[in-house]
Amino acid sequence: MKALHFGAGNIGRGFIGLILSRAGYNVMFSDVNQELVKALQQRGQYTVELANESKDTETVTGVSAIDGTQLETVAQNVAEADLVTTAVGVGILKHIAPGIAKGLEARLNTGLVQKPLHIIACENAIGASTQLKEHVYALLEEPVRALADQYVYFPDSAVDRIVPIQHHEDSLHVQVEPFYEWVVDRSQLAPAFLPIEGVLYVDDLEPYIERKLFTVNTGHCCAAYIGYVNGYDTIQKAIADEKVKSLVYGALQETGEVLVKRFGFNPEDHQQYISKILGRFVNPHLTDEVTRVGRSPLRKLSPNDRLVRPALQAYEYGMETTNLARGMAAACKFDVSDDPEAAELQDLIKQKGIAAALSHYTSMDEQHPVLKQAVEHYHQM
Ligand SMILES: NC(=O)c1ccc[n+]([C@@H]2O[C@H](COP(=O)([O-])OP(=O)(O)OC[C@H]3O[C@@H](n4cnc5c(N)ncnc54)[C@H](O)[C@@H]3O)[C@@H](O)[C@H]2O)c1
Ligand SMILES: O=P(O)(O)OC[C@@H](O)[C@@H](O)[C@H](O)[C@H](O)CO
Repeated sequence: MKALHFGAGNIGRGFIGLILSRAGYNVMFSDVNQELVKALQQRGQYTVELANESKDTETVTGVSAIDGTQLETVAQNVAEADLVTTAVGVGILKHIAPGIAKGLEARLNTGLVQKPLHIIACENAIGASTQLKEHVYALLEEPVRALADQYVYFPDSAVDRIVPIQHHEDSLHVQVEPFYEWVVDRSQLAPAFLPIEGVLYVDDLEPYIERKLFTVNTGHCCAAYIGYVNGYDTIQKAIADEKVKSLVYGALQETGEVLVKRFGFNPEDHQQYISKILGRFVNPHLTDEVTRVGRSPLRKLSPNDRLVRPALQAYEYGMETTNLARGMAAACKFDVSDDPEAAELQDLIKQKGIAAALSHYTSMDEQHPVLKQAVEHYHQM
């Protein structure tokens, strides 16, 4: 069985590639980073090390790579694949859509490969596979789209494993936290789908993706932004500061109340979930930079993402939002010049002021009480 995986980065190698390989797939990575592609082609394997006391290490074999800039090659690999997965960043999905669309055309028009194909986007976003489907479908002619409706499936998924930026002599080696969870929406699969070992299939993904995004990722970005404002360069150092930790904890109480109300989670179980997540953030064997965790602040401030969506839900329910608003304010202080989204945010704040900039990126009205709360925190920071 052959899996084509877009993105040979941290999650691609450290999580998805590893799980697929263990499940019996030969993994072909597609990436635009030529050094990574060359190294994978030459060596055909790489190592994954767990961030634990004993540094347990596993070698992932039977892998290779293609140059993701070569549309024809990408399309040919899509046409031949038994499974397609991605971990490129949700904003990159539109850039890989042309290769997937061309590959589907080849696959479906020839009539040779009319067996079902699953395309699973493993990105931190609600409905990422569905978003990818929209990008791909926009490029398909109607007859191919009709065939894709029959033979191609885009199940949404939630992926959880902390994989920091890697700094090793071996460019393919990747260190990951021991914990992982890959959840896929069963209701969006082909009837005869062969389950991938290591994946949890659920009938309703919404509680899983929202609990993950609005606990792990909300807590993480609050730690990154508030940590950055307080001069820390890693999540581990930021959370070691009790003041930062209690603000992160506060934000997770706010999202927690919303999640418990929306999905009927047991409140005590949810508190345990929060404690477990905070424990993962402080794993002493990991060094996770705040610039990675806070990366792309415009995405993180967007209406459906980890700060604004739970804050607006909390507001609608009449619940507390002050710590989430503080997270938004701290995101606006994230002045990291080599992050293009941070640079754009800083430019707009300079040009139009904090309230207009926040309103622009969050889609909240300047008079919205949550936005006003965030502006107040911003001025106090
Ligand atoms: N790192 C984590 O802890 C983690 C955990 C869960 C989910 N995620 C999600 O996984 C995704 C990837 O994150 P990451 O940390 O692995 O990032 P990363 O930057 O390490 O990896 C992304 C890879 O995609 C490649 N890429 C960019 N454009 C491409 C294209 N057009 N075609 C093919 N490859 C392309 C990049 O060269 C890079 O190797 C993101 O959506 C992220 O939110 C990350
Ligand atoms: O990948 P992002 O930019 O959406 O978020 C940064 C981190 O919070 C994220 O990568 C986590 O490490 C990961 O989601 C843990 O499962």
